Amino acid sequence: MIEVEHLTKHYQVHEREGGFLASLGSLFHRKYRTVKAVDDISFHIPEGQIVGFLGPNGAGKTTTMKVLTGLLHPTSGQVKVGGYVPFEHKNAFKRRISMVMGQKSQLIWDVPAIESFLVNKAIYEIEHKEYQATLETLVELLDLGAILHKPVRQLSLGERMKCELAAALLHRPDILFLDEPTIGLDVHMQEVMRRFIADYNRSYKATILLTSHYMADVTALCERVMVIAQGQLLYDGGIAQLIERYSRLKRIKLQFAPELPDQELKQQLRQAIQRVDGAEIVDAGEELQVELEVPREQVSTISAMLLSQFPVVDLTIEDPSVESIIGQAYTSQGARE
Ligand SMILES: Nc1ncnc2c1ncn2[C@@H]1O[C@H](COP(=O)(O)OP(=O)(O)OP(=O)(O)O)[C@@H](O)[C@H]1O
Repeated sequence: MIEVEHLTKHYQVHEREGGFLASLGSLFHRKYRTVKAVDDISFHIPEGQIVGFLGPNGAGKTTTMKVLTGLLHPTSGQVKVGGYVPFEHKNAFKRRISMVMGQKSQLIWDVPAIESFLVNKAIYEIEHKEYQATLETLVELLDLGAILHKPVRQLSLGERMKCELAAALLHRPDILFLDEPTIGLDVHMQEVMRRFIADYNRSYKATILLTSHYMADVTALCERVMVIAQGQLLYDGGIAQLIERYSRLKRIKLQFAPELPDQELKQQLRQAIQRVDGAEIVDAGEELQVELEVPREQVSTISAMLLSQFPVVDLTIEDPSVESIIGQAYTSQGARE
């Protein structure tokens, strides 16, 4: 459904120099610098798959999405989406896709969302009956009844995002590019959006490429993730395998019985942990509680030592947060699948 081969996108950026004379000179002799926003990436996404596209700020995610939707022309490489070359801007292609950017609005600010919906109805030449049916479904699923007729500028962020999503889906695209669709939303509204995206994917067999800095979106929706940093694809595969590959550490959370004073107990614990390579105390702020990070392969030895030498009343072992694991993936080199 989405096929990307050796995609590269460079931007030419005008270098400004400081000082009046230098600025004047640069009017005549412009200096340019090349930003390699996307640097030779390849991937295929089959029909109906939801893929999480992850990476730090400036990694190249939005640029890739803009090339895939035809907003930007690639510097080199081949891209096909639903069988179309995006930058040829065929009408049939535009009817198949939609892009939602959490940071940008496609709704007209001063009028109610329903007016923007009618504009989209005209742009996409949606037949009246089909428009009514889709609108009814979207109003029900996203609970839009009370907000459709209010000017967009009066809506809360969550209400506006629901309208943005509805506007983007009126023509029932089967390929979606969602760039931070839940950004800034409260936890409840993030959950509403997530459930809706999952339903839409199921109902229309929609293929979805999603960027989000909220790991809960990714773990709830995506069977596959691609990690990009500095324009290069570092990882492409399952989320469980990503955790397996990059999480070298485990977290042990301990709660102790008040058999020893807190400070004395933590002092003894520090001495015991110092003897284990790669293990460290990451949080000892709470009374009689400590969190450790230890190398995966030493978890059972260290747990056994703690249970035999300290008055442990509770011990839990967890993976570090997905956020910190992905952070490790960003900084690791040569991790290409
Ligand atoms: N129009 C542009 N002109 C010049 N450079 C650009 C332009 N758009 C993006 N860039 C640069 O290209 C790189 C990739 O940017 P891009 O917006 O694709 O990253 P991103 O992964 O979407 O980041 P974020 O998570 O912050 O949205 C960055 O270095 C950015 O500064």
